[in-house]
Amino acid sequence: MVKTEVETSKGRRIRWAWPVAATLVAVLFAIAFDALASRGAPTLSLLDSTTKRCPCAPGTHTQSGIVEDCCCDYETVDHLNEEVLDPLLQELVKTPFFRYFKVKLWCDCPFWPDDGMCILRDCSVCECPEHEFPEPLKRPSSLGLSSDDLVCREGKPEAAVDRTLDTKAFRGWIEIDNPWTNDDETDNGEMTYVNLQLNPERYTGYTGPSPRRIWDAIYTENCPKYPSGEFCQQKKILYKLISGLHASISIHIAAGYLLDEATNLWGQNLTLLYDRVLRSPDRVSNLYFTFLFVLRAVTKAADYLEQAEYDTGNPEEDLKTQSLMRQLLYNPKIQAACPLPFDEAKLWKGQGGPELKQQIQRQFRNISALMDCVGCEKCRLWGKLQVLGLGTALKILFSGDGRENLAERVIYLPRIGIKICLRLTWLTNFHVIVYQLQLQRNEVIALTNLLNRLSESVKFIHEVGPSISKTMGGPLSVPTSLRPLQRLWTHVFGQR
Ligand SMILES: Cc1cc2nc3c(=O)[nH]c(=O)nc-3n(C[C@H](O)[C@H](O)[C@H](O)COP(=O)(O)OP(=O)(O)OC[C@H]3O[C@@H](n4cnc5c(N)ncnc54)[C@H](O)[C@@H]3O)c2cc1C
Repeated sequence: MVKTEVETSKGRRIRWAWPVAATLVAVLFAIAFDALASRGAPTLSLLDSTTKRCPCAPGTHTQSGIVEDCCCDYETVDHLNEEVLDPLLQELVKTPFFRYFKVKLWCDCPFWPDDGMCILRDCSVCECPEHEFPEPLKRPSSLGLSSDDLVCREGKPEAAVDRTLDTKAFRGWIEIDNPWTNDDETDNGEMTYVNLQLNPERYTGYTGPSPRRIWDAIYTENCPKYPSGEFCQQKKILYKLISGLHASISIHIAAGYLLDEATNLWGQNLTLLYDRVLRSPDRVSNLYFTFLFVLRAVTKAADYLEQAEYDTGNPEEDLKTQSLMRQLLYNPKIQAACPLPFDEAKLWKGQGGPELKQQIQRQFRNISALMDCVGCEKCRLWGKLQVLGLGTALKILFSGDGRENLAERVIYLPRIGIKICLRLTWLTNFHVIVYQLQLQRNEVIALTNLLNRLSESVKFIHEVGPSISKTMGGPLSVPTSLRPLQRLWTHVFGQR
């Protein structure tokens, strides 16, 4: 995030008079420009803080009505996913730009000795041969900005606003570390490129104490379940995001399960699906929450993602990628039926808000570091990708250092892609803080692939969930080892 701040206080009023006046003029100019740029363009007016905010009903865990803490109902999400999101995302993730992911696979667990428990061949990742990987992605990201643009310009008010207000939301791929994640994303030396299409997320045989220890460490130390009756949305957010991601991972294991190792028979394990996800309605609810949260992040970054360079050296494919992206970002059906999937503007308000956000950021970084302890390579690949995707969504939605929450006025200029926060305190302090979104190529790849994973999970639950729940007879425990039942389901529903 580029952050600039212009501040005046009583003692410095005269010295800052010109910069402040210039800043105000620039802000007014930006608003006018944004308004002009928006005319006739398909903007997401919901992004502007002046528009009507989400009613956000308390929501339910029963898969009907409004998804808890979100602004869309289950039926609408299922419908939009089936009609728009799933078809588009399925195509998008197959394009050369989105199918290669840069990842550090060989990492030491910072918390305990590596105790890899993976027993299957399917556990290991198939890395890309050098010749397969598109040339433009091998080059370091073009630095559209000088390094000076990336640091806080506090103390340099004269340069601030002019240099930040730019008609382009996207100014070249940058190498910048994501503050929400643990890996140093700019450390290319240890990274390898992986073709995600060759490494599907599915059952790998990674079970037992190793994954249990990781999930335990995540839930007990880094995002404990909130007490029932907790109303503070921001205190619940991290648990719900992780639980939703966990549910999605379990759904992919159930959807691509090795039913018979001897004959290499793959199919669906619907007993496992019921056991790990369906019988706990809050996990299903958390999956929908995470899906809407990530969808909101993608639509909020619409201008940036629309203008981004999807260059892999294959013009035909790259144009297709750009076109699919536009269809996703400005889809009229989504804008009409679910214009604000999640309302982040309501969070971190009031006393303690900024501190809570910092605490959650620390916890999320710990969760990200725990991915280095995943003892199965393929699980680690998808774990890292999805945690980076979530970290990117968090970065998009909760950009800044928290001080914007104290602002009296937050103006988001969707066509320009910047956020301006104005604060006037007792007429003695005047702050204008300008933020502009900056994303790494790898963050965009992770974000989009995560959205696709969640979309697949929602689709699968919607398709098979109701009939399984009915057959399994409500929230009762069904042993996972019920092989004959598994086979019966596989025969009835077929293989995926
Ligand atoms: C990052 C990561 C990625 C993984 N990827 C894969 C993969 O691609 N393929 C594969 O085969 N295995 C993968 N695994 C392992 C898999 O997630 C399970 O840990 C494993 O199958 C053992 O399952 P389990 O029955 O012990 O329950 P687990 O899924 O390990 O759950 C552990 C405990 O967490 C709680 N819990 C479960 N689900 C939720 C939820 N949604 N919300 C809140 N609490 C919950 C329950 O109390 C449960 O007992 C991964 C593990 C990790 C940590």
